[in-house]
Amino acid sequence: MKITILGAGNMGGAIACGLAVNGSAQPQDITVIDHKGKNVPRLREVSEDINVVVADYSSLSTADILIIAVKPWMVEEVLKTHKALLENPKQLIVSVAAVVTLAQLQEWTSPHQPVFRVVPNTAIAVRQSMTYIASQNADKEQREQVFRIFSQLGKVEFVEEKLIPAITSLTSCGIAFAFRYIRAAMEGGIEMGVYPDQAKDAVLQTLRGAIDLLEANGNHPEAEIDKVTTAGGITIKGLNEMEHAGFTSAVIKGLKASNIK
Ligand SMILES: NC(=O)C1=CN([C@@H]2O[C@H](COP(=O)(O)OP(=O)(O)OC[C@H]3O[C@@H](n4cnc5c(N)ncnc54)[C@H](OP(=O)(O)O)[C@@H]3O)[C@@H](O)[C@H]2O)C=CC1
Ligand SMILES: O=C(O)[C@@H]1CCC=N1
Repeated sequence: MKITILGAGNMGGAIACGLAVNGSAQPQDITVIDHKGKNVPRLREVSEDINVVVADYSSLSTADILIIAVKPWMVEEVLKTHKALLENPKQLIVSVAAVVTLAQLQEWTSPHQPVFRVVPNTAIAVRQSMTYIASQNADKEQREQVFRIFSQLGKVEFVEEKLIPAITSLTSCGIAFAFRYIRAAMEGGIEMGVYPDQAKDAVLQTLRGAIDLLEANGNHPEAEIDKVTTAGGITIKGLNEMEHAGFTSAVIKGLKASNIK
């Protein structure tokens, strides 16, 4: 199965590296198209075997799966520019572009082309993405093919397209929100006299523990919070202060601001 990845930036590069390092695809079956060549050294550093080409679009005609990883506003242009190479009606067109819809992908390819809208996040670089997939005109086997690729790179779920904007906010943007929490907690630690690296380790291990607890017991987060908040104790003082400053409201407002339909 031949895969061409169009765009070798954060997403395209991470998908290529993830698949190559993991060994789930033969490196010679993956072609990454970088249009100016600036990403070639970075990809080569990860694996000498990744087939990176510069502005050579010939593999578009032979790929079984085309993964489009350019900026959203470029998707229409690249599909239209290379339309003559995209003649295989069974080729799976997979776009990771955040706001490009299945209807648009359909319009820019052909009416019965199997098209996929995939929502990863940057943790795909360490094969820990939360990835959602919606599809149109794809049969079960084609959906499984795309599922198999992305399940090498983290956790995958199929969703209806109408949920994609909200899911994108929670996961693709959400990873940045999580980093901002980590940074804020580190800054608090530093103000209290903890060294930055020590603060980072403390916050990361605490978050890992929180995730493992929720995954192990399936509890609602509030049930775990109840176990921490001793009546009259110190945790509730901190939590209430955070809520007075609008913590929950700020998170919800941020998620909704990123929920672009
Ligand atoms: N970053 C993220 O967290 C997420 C991104 N996405 C989506 O992934 C897509 C890619 O984003 P990201 O990887 O961050 O962006 P990047 O800018 O890192 O990567 C895009 C790449 O496409 C290249 N490119 C542009 N035009 C062409 C062309 N004609 N042929 C070949 N390559 C081309 C760019 O090259 P150059 O820079 O040299 O012009 C660049 O390397 C976007 O549509 C985004 O919405 C989805 C979920 C999360
Ligand atoms: O901020 C963005 O637009 C892209 C899409 C989701 C994450 N990054």
